[in-house]
Amino acid sequence: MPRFLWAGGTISNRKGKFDPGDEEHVKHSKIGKVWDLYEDYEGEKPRFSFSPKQILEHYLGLLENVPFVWRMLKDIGSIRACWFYLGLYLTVQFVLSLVPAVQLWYSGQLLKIVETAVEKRTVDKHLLFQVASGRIVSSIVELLLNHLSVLVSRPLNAQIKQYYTQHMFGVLARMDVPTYDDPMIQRQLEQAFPSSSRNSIVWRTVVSSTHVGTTAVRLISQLSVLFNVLKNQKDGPLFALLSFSQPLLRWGSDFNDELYTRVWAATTRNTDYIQLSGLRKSVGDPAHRKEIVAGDMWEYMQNEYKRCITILGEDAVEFWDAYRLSRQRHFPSILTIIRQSINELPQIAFTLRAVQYPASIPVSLTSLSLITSTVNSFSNTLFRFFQETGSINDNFATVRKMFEMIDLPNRIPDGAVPYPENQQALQMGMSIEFRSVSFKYPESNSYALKNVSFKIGKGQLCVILGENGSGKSTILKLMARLYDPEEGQILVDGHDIKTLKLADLRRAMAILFQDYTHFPLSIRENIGLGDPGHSDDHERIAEAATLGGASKFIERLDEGYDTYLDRPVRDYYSGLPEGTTNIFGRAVNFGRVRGAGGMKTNEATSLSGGQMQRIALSRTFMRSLMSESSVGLLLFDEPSASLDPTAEHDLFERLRLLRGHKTMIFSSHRFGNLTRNADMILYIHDSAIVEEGSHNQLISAGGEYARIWNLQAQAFLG
Ligand SMILES: Nc1ncnc2c1ncn2[C@@H]1O[C@H](COP(=O)(O)OP(=O)(O)OP(=O)(O)O)[C@@H](O)[C@H]1O
Repeated sequence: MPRFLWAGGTISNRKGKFDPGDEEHVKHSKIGKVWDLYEDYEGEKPRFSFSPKQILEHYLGLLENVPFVWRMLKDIGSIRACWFYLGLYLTVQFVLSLVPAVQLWYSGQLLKIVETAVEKRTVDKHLLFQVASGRIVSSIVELLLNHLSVLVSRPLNAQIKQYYTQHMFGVLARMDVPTYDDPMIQRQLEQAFPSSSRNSIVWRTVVSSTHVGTTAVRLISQLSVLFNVLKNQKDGPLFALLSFSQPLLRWGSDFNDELYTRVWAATTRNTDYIQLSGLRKSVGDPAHRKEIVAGDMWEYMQNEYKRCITILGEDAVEFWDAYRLSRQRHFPSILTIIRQSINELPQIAFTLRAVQYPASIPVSLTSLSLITSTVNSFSNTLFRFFQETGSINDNFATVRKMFEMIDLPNRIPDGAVPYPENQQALQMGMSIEFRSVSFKYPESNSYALKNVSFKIGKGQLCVILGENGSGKSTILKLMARLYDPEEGQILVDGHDIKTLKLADLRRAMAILFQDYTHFPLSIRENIGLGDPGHSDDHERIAEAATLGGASKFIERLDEGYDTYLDRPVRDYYSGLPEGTTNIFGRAVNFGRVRGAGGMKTNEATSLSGGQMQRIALSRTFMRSLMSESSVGLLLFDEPSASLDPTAEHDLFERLRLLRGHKTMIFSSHRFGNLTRNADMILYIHDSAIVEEGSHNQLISAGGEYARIWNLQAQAFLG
């Protein structure tokens, strides 16, 4: 079965599994040329009426999320001064929701004045004045309360946002590799913490739940006032009934239209659209720029882009745009036509009534206008109410997802045993043993390691040799417990690695990854992060940089250790393009403003691959080569890949001094100085260890190691 991408948006809370390949319960429709929409349904959905089951499900879904919302409210309560603002905000919203009913009550009084005027031919001026001023005062109060509501929401929103931003940062920062890499978790993260929302989801939930509450108060208060005003009117109830049927019908049809009440998934298999998106990404991502330029790829890319756009036409749009477009194309349904006709019924009833009783015209006219205006406001309120509950369901579900993320345990469980038992023992290094270890990466079906066993003694130097993809890095990753093997056992100083406290274990080792990264932070922090406990100790950082062979070029940089390798914040420029002239003929030159603001023309500092690697090495040394270092194991994944021969020689010389004090494990493809000096070489082929021993032992064994060694020696001599 193909794997489907969720197109974001809504996830229903319905229980049970949704399988887009299941044709019996899943309706497939095409949205434009590109998108395939799969909707979960049970039997054919009735066309012109709305299903009570669907609505019930909608509200039950809402209830399921209530405990999470309660937790959110408790969280808000724990933020300083938030209860006060929240209380004020809710009170203001509550009073505001009563205003329309008050205004309606005044309109009812006006109706009474008209009635009396028709009957007695006199107007009670005092009452008229009171009613008019009452209406004016209520409008002013409404205006002021709305303003107060904005004033209160600002600090409330800011505090809530700050609180949860910190929370979310913590959630992301502590996630381990298998958890973070899981595509399902990535998707949930995207939905729970959308990157581009001005207001936090929590604030949106507070606002929408308040709206739902106040809208209910508003509807009930308006209806009861209207009932009181019209109960003595002859045609009042009839007009009211006719008028109210309209918004109710509208609700029914609108409710049914939306995707948010269903479980659905959307995907595309359109190769042109997929290629188009790929081209767009390639051109947009600076990482590909060098290759695009050097390979002279632009013309091909442009032509392909044009070809895809031409074929796709108006369908070259993202899912939500395509969906909206397809809704607009729909012919109005019969329900819409009936609804439109019902809209006119009150007028018809009024006309018929007027023909029968001409004397009642003024009263009927006034009550008609009262009913119409109330119905309009009622209809809007009702419509908003159902829109709000739709979005509140989404918001509640997002709040739930957020808390599920916050509570998500890491896939690699922590151990309980402190390590090392005594710090002194670490000065001799750590022993590592693999016992019949087999491992597959989480999304993979094939073994990255198969039944691997070996033992490395304290203070030994071990080299793992093998071709690309043979499993060398995987061994190092398992030692750091980035992943856990599914079969076999790994022992550190005789303890099962899973029983040791993770933080202790990782503190006792330093790793240089092959695909080391650079953080978009200063060079100082890039090195200092190797030992976060000492990241503000400049002397230590400078010493690590010297050991990593990086200090010389860092000192030559304009900003030295404060240089940002990749600036995480961009500078902003006005819209006028540099080098052109403005309408008054003045040349547009950003040099002056840039100079005054200390901005650079180039936002990133380019270092060579080797220099980057020296910074990564310095980060490893930050922890491992210090005199009072608490590290017993050094893991190097291809440490000399981009180092020049002198740097490589220096590095190995420094490491040689550590022999007997630290256990060192290297992964490498190269046969040479390092392998000749190793206490043990593990030759790995196709996920399994095929040869094991020192250089001399492997040469005399005459196996694969000896064959390649001799080949290399011949090439060197020849
Ligand atoms: N994150 C991952 N998810 C799935 N498979 C992976 C992952 N990382 C590595 N693999 C696979 O596991 C196998 C072993 O990879 P590993 O990185 O350990 O090889 P290596 O010997 O270090 O290779 P190289 O010399 O190229 O660095 C390879 O087949 C690789 O495709």
